[in-house]
Parts: sequence; C-alpha cells; structure tokens
Amino acid sequence: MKNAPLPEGIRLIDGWFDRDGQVALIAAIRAVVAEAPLYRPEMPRTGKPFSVRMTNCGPLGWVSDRAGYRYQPLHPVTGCPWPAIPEVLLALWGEVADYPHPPEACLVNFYDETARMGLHRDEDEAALDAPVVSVSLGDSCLFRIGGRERSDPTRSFRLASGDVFVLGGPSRLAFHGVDRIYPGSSTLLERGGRINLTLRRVTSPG
Ligand SMILES: O=C(O)CCC(=O)C(=O)O
Ligand SMILES: [Fe+2]
Repeated sequence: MKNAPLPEGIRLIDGWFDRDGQVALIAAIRAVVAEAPLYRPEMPRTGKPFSVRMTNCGPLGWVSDRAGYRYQPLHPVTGCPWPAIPEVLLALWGEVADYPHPPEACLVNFYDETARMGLHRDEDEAALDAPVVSVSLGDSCLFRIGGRERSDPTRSFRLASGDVFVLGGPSRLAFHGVDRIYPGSSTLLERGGRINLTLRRVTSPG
C-alpha cells in the first residue's frame, strides 16, 4: 500500500530523519516534556480519557476536555506557557510545508503499546491552507487515511520511526487515525511506545 500513489496533498517521506536525527529529536522532546509534562486529555462532553497521552510546544497547544477541542497558550495542568518548538522541527516545516509562515503548535502524542487514535479530521485550525506535518518516532504504527467524508474508503500503511507525513492541499481535511502500535518494532525508545509530532499553523496571518 505504501507504494501505491497517494491522494493529492499527501506526502509520505520514508526515513526523513536518520537514526542520529531521531536520537536528537528524542532529546529535544524529552526537554519539552520535562517542562510541559504529558497528560491524558479527555473527550468532549463524555470526559472519557484518551488512550494517547499528550503535550505541546509552540505558542499554542491543542487540548481537549469536556468543554471541547481548542488551541490555548497554556498547559492545562501546569498553567504554564508551552515550551518553544525545537529548531530542528521549525527547519523541517521550512523544508516540507510550502507555507510562508511558521507553525504555531506542535502536538506531541505518546502512544503506549495499546493506545490508538480514532478516525478524525484536524479541523480546529483557522489556517486550513497550511498543511499538517507529522513526524513518527519509536515503534511503528498502522496509520489509516480516507477522504473528506467519514464514510469515504480508507487505506492503511505503516509509519516507522523517522518517517515524515504531510497532510495538505485537497487532503488537508481527510479523515485519518492510528489503528494500532507494533510493540518492539523500534529500539529508539528504551521503554518502547511511539511518539508522534504534528506541526500546525493555527491562525491565519493577515
Ligand atoms: O499519531 C499520528 O500519526 C497521527 C496523530 C494525529 O492524527 C493527530 O494528532 O491529530
Ligand atoms: Fe490528526
């Protein structure tokens, strides 16, 4: 599946980060998490906890609780501003986003071996002309992507450590999710699991 042509606006770049690059990114994310600890968000309305733990870096961070999904400048548990987006991620955005303004949020998702993420669209950003740029680190996952309607057909492929995935153009509002993690598929994280980083432009400049 990974080799079949992808829908317009989707780019999958296998192995963008080599092992050294992945190790450096993990160090940068550890520094982010030391300042802005991972926490478990809750679903709007029901308050059901996510299986994924999250934090953010950047001027804005994506959060979810009973009140809904939104971006905000402060960590919901510590009340502190999110730390800055690491330079290497700003550089990645500059190389692949094809968008003239920097990202404002980097959502950090941590999946343990049983975590998953249901099909959803990233639609809480005003700047829908900017892509979402995603980096996978640690264990591989089975990623699913469909079309703009929930009922559209989907396809699935594995995302491995170091892969970069760009969701933009006509696919910016495509439904996507993570069906499963493959435990033990990477040695990057000592205790296993998968980290996903998504860079997002939230506000529309001008
Ligand atoms: O973990 C992934 O690869 C996808 C994460 C995602 O879709 C999101 O954070 O909105
Ligand atoms: Fe998403």
